[in-house]
Amino acid sequence: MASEEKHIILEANHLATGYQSKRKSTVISEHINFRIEKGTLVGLAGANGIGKSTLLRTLAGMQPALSGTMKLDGTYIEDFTPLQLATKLSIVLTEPPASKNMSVEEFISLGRQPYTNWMGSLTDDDITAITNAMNATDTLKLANRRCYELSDGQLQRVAIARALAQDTPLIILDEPTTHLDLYHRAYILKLLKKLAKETQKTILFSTHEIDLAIQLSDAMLVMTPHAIHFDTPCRLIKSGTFNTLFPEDTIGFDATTGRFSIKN
Ligand SMILES: Nc1ncnc2c1ncn2[C@@H]1O[C@H](COP(=O)(O)OP(=O)(O)OP(=O)(O)O)[C@@H](O)[C@H]1O
Repeated sequence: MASEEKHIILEANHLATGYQSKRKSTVISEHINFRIEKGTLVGLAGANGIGKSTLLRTLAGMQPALSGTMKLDGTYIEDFTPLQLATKLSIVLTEPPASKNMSVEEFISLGRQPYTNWMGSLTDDDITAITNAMNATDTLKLANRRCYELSDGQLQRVAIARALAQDTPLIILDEPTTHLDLYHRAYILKLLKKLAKETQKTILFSTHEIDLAIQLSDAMLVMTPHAIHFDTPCRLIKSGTFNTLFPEDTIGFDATTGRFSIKN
């Protein structure tokens, strides 16, 4: 692997995402190209229905790409067994955990599944990973609570802890700030930024908090009706990309403040 390649955790080349049935295939997004570096926080933005979740599910190997290639840590994603993939990539979806009856600690421990034996017994390494994940997300004090007792903000921290316990170089989160108030949206995104920096994990998250993502992300993937752009927030602002996100008669982007505003 060339030395430049070693810094890349996730790469897409001429990727097309969408849905295939027996009779037809529907392309949602195409011409997707990017190279995401290790240890970075990457925000994925775009209007409702543009294809953010479809892209994240494709990158996570949960649905097949229609064409093109994806490499995770230098290996084509389809070449991983499911177990190998679970040691490289963890995903936090918007749905609440299936078993909300579990205690917080039990739920976070599920992150260790790729490493535990068939009996699911935890080793000292597993317990250390779980404790570290709970410390990093300030969820230790919730350890014995049932998941159904948690607020949306607490549940989101617990879901992030489960992904951290999985100890993968890439964590993907689909809209981690949904249902949260402004303080908790900023709190979660700042937490993701801190985790990317301190753990050298790459964190890719989709969001409608574009203002916050611009402030915190090292790079952004921006899906517009015409193209998908990947660059630093600064360069995306300069190139006018954020002005093409929404119909321009309704919402405008002010490059000097880095914020959107409603047009009269
Ligand atoms: N299982 C499916 N089969 C066929 N089409 C689907 C399926 N799931 C989603 N779509 C379509 O794919 C398109 C993109 O949806 P997707 O959920 O990826 O968008 P999104 O950008 O995440 O939207 P939002 O911001 O509203 O969550 C939409 O037109 C949607 O109707």
